[in-house]
Amino acid sequence: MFEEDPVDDLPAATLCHLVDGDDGAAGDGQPDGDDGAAGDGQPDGDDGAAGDETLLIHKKRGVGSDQWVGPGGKVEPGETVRECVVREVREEVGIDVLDPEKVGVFVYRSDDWDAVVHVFRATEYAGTPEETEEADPRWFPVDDLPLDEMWQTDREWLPHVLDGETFRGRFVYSDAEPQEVRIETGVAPSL
Ligand SMILES: Nc1nc2c([nH]c(=O)n2[C@H]2C[C@H](O)[C@@H](COP(=O)(O)OP(=O)(O)OP(=O)(O)O)O2)c(=O)[nH]1
Repeated sequence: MFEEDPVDDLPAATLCHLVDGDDGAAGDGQPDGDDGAAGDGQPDGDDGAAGDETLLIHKKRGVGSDQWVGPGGKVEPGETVRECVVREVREEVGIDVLDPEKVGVFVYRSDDWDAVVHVFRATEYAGTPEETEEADPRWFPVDDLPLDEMWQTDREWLPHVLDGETFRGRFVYSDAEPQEVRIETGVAPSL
């Protein structure tokens, strides 16, 4: 999958996909149920009515700005990818993810930015997501994602990640359009 890429020389970055079920397992000990209003930082679960929800951010700046994405960012020198994803989620939405598990990895190449992106899934967190200078967080039902306002290739792999599957991918963009899209699911993410 990555034979053509000098992966050791590419910058590393992370993404976190937090899934909150309606079993009351996730969260910070606060009740999840609320008035159902979107965008209040609380998932709607645990009243039995809603299914799983996932936390996305409307990114205000940087790579992928103005789209809905998982929180994340570039790995800093001396940092592991796991440390990076925990730090980035804290910086971008003010919560601590407690159980990030690496479920995917992809090589991303474009006209102005190349990276190896490590994708994590988490179900446990502490705190309440809040808007920051970088991001506006919102919970979405996993079966009602804002696909039209997401990276085209995220639309292909994110449903697998939300389903608990693993994946590897390679995506080449030019002029913001995918030129090459390769995805393997059910494989160890490695790298
Ligand atoms: N959702 C999604 N995110 C991607 C793709 N490709 C890609 O590099 N990214 C993400 C991975 C990182 O989270 C992010 C890296 O850029 P960033 O600008 O957010 O980095 P940062 O938070 O460290 O920001 P900064 O301090 O450098 O401004 O871009 C992609 O195909 N889909």
